Amino acid sequence: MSLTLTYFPVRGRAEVIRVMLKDQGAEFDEKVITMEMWKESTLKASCLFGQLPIFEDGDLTLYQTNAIRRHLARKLGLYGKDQREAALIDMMDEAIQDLLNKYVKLMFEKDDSGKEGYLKALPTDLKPFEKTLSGDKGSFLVGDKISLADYALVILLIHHQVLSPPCLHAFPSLQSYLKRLCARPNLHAYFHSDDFKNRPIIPGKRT
Ligand SMILES: N[C@@H](CCC(=O)N[C@@H](CS)C(=O)NCC(=O)O)C(=O)O
Repeated sequence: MSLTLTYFPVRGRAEVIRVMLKDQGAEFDEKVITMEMWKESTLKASCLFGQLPIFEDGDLTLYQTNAIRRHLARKLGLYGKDQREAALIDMMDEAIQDLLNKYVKLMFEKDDSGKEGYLKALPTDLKPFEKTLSGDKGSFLVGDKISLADYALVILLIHHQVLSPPCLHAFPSLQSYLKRLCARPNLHAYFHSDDFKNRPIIPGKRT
């Protein structure tokens, strides 16, 4: 089955899709669209909601990052072992999306004036994840297998460590979780690749 991801040459919203596919060892093609291409071509007009990413799975064309993520999770078995786990994965994922939305808003601010307030509030935002992963509850957010939500949290934590390297110091469970997941062979290889390292988080911004 041929898989194709079309997106800008940044991590952005599509990074979590790349991470899922890489970790699962799924072959996929990437079509990279520069801003110039986006502005000059008819691609925007052809996109259902006028935005990227586009994900093609054979003859299925999907827009909307979270719809793409859920499609891949169902297809690749990353949505828990039963309905109960799927519900818990959705719950964790919604909380991750809340933090992601705050983070994206900060990234698109014109100056750094919001960063201090953001970092002050961050421990409160991270605490529920630390609590979920603490004790002997296992290696993943839900159940005993990696899920949709874990990929979203891993990439969000990596981006937060770029924003503020010490931000996880008070969160031992999150730290060991991140270390463990980043050591998965396919993720380790991907996170050390030039492909990942050279891709800015958003246009013109690495921090
Ligand atoms: N809800 C959509 C939002 C997509 C979105 O905001 N895409 C941005 C890039 S991250 C885009 O295509 N920007 C160019 C434009 O709107 O012209 C999703 O999650 O896929």
